[in-house]
Amino acid sequence: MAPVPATAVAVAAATSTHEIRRAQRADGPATVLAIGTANPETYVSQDEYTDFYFRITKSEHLPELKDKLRRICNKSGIDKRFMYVTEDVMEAHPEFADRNLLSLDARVEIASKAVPELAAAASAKAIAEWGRPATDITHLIFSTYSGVKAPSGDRLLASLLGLRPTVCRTVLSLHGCYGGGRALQLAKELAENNRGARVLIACAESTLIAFYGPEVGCNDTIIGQALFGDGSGAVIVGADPVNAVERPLFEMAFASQTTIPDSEHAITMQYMKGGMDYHIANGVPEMLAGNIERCLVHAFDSVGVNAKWKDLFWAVHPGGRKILDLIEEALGLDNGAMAASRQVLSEFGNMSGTTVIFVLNELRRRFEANGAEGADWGTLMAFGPGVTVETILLRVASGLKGN
Ligand SMILES: CC(C)(COP(=O)(O)OP(=O)(O)OC[C@H]1O[C@@H](n2cnc3c(N)ncnc32)[C@H](O)[C@@H]1OP(=O)(O)O)[C@@H](O)C(=O)NCCC(=O)NCCSC(=O)CC(=O)O
Repeated sequence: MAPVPATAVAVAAATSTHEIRRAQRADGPATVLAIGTANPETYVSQDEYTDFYFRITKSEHLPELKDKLRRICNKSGIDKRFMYVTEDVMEAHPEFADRNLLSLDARVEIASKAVPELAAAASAKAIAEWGRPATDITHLIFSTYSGVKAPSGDRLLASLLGLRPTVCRTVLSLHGCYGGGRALQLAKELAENNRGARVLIACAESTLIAFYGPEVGCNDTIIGQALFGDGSGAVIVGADPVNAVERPLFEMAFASQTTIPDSEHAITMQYMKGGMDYHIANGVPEMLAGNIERCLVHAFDSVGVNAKWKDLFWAVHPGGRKILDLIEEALGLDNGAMAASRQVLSEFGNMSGTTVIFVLNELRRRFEANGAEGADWGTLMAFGPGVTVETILLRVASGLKGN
């Protein structure tokens, strides 16, 4: 080991740990500096999905379930969904149609490559927009429930992107639809506590891991088949943006997580021999609508801001059309308040934790197209198993105001 220079010893002795810590922290708030999204090449229109699904799972002998899926698809507010699962995939893996057959190994084998590759496509777009080299990324947070394996997909993702070997990697798993919110909150902590840190978060999910045929008595399969799609969203977060190089989009002023009491059975996910099993209880939209306001009050009280809900911009996870309807109603919002969430739901479906990043990107696109001069505070909210609510207070930053 190289000897420590005498001057370094002297400086260390004269500086308190508190001073060292203060110098390590960023000055400003964590800020969204770039966003990228990606989807698989193939998509199915929602109008055609019911026929497609019953054909490729060879389930035409279950006409009542087929009618039910069609009814839900018609009310879903979804136009199309991108999916890795195609007729070819099902021909190669007919066992995926029956969740009572062993198929987890094959699913994990496919997902552990396909999902990081999708994440790499979204991340590459975020890095290109950011304008700095990939090797300037200091931290990577990868959120997925689509590949239970070690080394995890973050390892492959880091090498696909050419990140530096000292990049600090963290994997979030099985957070379901709140993975994007959790990753953003963690990125905020990292960026604000490590001066100069640049955190890449990548969320990616594929329905491949939980795709199986309909089964009498299992309504969860039908509801899931009506809602979920594949996608990846990536965000670069850092504090104290470098002038003329980095473009601040949204400042993150506060972040919190709330667990709704007595709700642990409402949304569940579990790996089984035949893929990932999930359950979505009937009352989830009502449960969220009944709890959302206290999460918002707590967040805005924490920063001392007296917000009026109708003045905010909204990036809410579109878990289903009814969730958006009931939240709008509970908060007394106009029908257009969740337009970005509805647009993403329509174009991509529910892509689990990834979806909220698409919504943030859609909001950014709307501010760029229509101007953001009047906009100030907004809220990002994501929900998932727990039932967990992630709340992040956002402010439109100078990069969207043309400064
Ligand atoms: C599915 C819907 C679009 C249907 O629209 P409407 O409710 O207006 O229509 P509707 O009342 O006529 O219901 C149509 C059919 O859907 C069925 N249905 C509704 N919710 C269901 C559920 N959770 N499980 C099983 N079936 C369900 C009804 O019983 C009905 O069946 P029938 O026609 O036979 O009477 C909506 O209910 C919705 O958006 N629900 C929210 C879905 C949700 O909870 N998403 C969160 C996913 S989890 C998530 O995002 C987080 C995570 O995964 O981590």
